[in-house]
Amino acid sequence: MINRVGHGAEGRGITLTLSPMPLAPSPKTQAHMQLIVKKDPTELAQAVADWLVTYINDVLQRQQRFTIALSGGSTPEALFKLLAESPYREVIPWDKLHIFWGDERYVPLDDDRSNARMAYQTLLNHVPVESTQVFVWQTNQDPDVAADRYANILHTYFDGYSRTFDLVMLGMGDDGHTLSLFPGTEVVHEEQDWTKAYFLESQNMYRLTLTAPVVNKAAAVAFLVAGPKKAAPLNEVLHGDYRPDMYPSQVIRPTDGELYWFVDEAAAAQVQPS
Ligand SMILES: O=C(O)[C@H](O)[C@@H](O)[C@H](O)[C@H](O)COP(=O)(O)O
Repeated sequence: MINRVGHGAEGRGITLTLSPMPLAPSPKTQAHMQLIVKKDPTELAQAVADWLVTYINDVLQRQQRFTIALSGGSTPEALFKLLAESPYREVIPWDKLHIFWGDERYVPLDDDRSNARMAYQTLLNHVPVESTQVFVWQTNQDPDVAADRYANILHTYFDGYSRTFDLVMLGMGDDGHTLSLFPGTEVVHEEQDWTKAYFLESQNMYRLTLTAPVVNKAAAVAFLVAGPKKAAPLNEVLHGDYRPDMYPSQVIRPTDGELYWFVDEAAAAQVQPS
């Protein structure tokens, strides 16, 4: 549960205390896994925004930069719009953020299906983030070249460190996929490369994606999942047998980072107590 203390009368900004709901992790789940359930998508976005402000500013007490990989899909839109508005806009040190994406559809940047386009429209066009610190997957060159170049950027950021991103934000499809790790695809089991490009038959398009190795080295991973269609796969991912070919989100198991599942009540409706 996140207690939102609210912001001071002089508009100091939001002060928060995060009192995570203790969830006794079953053998299959992470020792550091926390499930936070909020009533609906609006309260969910608010809770994640509050948590993000605290987490970002906490990390920046200890280091000069904050690296974040944004998720694609539609769920994050409400959150991105919230972060672009007051008071969040004012309390996030945008100049210290280095922004990546967890995956991308291989479409032009101005295509409605582009994850980067959605993030720019709802957030990045409205906040003072340094453009030199925003790394869009290049979808105007050979997909494999684009994936290799993205991996090179990641290695310049993270080689020599024990961890990669400070935060990876993820969504989950109603088939249990995350990033562009779809059921039955080889990329789900990638153990070496940090990025992959491949042709996704079911969507008749190339996908560019981070892989489990780079995500599982993150300091924190936060899933944001909402809606009744996610209820059955969410319970399978959290408490079902380990079957990543069917439920690729199960490969996201941070080595020693924190794993958060921010979900609304509709998505949590079938989650069995562990
Ligand atoms: O490019 C993508 O589609 C995303 O990276 C994908 O992994 C997304 O997070 C899930 O499909 C959930 O999407 P929704 O939020 O739209 O349900």
